[in-house]
Amino acid sequence: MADRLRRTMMFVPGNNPGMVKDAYIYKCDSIMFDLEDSVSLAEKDAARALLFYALTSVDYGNKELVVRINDPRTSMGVTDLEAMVRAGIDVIRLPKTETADDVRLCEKEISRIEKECGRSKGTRMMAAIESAVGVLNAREIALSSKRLIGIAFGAEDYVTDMRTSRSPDGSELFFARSMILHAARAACIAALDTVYSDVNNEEGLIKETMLIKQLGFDGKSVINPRQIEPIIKVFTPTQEEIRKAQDIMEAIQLAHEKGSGVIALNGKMIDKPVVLRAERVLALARAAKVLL
Ligand SMILES: CC(=O)SCCNC(=O)CCNC(=O)[C@H](O)C(C)(C)COP(=O)(O)OP(=O)(O)OC[C@H]1O[C@@H](n2cnc3c(N)ncnc32)[C@H](O)[C@@H]1OP(=O)(O)O
Ligand SMILES: O=C([O-])CC(=O)C(=O)O
Ligand SMILES: [Mg+2]
Repeated sequence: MADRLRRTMMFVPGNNPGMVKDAYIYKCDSIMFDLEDSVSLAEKDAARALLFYALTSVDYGNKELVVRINDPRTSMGVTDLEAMVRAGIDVIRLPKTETADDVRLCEKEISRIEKECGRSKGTRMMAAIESAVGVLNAREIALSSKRLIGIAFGAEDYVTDMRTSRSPDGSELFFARSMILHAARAACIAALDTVYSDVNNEEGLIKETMLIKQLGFDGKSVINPRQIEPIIKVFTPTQEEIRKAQDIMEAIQLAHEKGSGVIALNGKMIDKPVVLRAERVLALARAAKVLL
């Protein structure tokens, strides 16, 4: 079980004062303020200043606060880091990560800024993988820093790099998603899926979310408040799943009392991996507050 739920991470354009100010009212697990691709070059400085002000004055409650910075290898990206680390951001999201060195370079800057401003709370990081090179280096990226809470997939840039486009069934994304998931699991960090850009297509969003949940992702980036509830619903264990998990825990308890590690329940074998999965369902249900 992760240290917190990250089912929905909502992108909020950093140059939109209304959206930045009101973002706390939505039920996303994390708010991801953006300084990168949703902000035009002309508005980068104003957006950074707006976010610094918001982060140091608005009460966003217990939501995890993330900022997607510009490329940290550029002076603009370093200026973003200077402002966001000093403002006390929880997580820095690196865009278009291609190598482990990209993460290490960003981490070095974060450590320097934390030292300079006397910030004791460790700024955490998340690396977005959005290209063929990034996908092929996913394992090294995921293992590159203790500050990483997760790696995320950026499919819009990825399909552009791959000279294709996104299809309804997402078959063109299967290799990248699998690589990112395996890398995240090998590093014991979260795996976050990409945005679903067709904001008015709830059916398509639910279908894609069911697919990525079944693959093993922990959650998904969103671009619109209307996408939050359907995703949370897919990621929240149903009462039937909870009941099944509880039955499994009772059955294995009975088996242990009889000195065995395996037992049958309704014709199905219950052993260690089944029990671990049931424990995860119950932990998710408790974290989602659908089980006390
Ligand atoms: C490939 C990438 O890099 S994706 C990441 C970068 N992109 C983004 O960050 C885009 C974020 N999303 C948006 O800007 C918008 O949701 C759009 C453009 C996709 C759709 O815009 P609209 O159709 O106007 O949205 P909609 O009508 O559903 O808005 C309803 C309300 O939600 C608010 N809202 C919409 N999107 C967001 C958001 N991402 N964050 C916070 N509030 C939002 C609107 O301000 C509006 O509030 P109001 O009722 O108080 O006026
Ligand atoms: O990270 C995301 O999901 C959004 C993004 O930048 C991309 O898809 O290129
Ligand atoms: Mg992108």
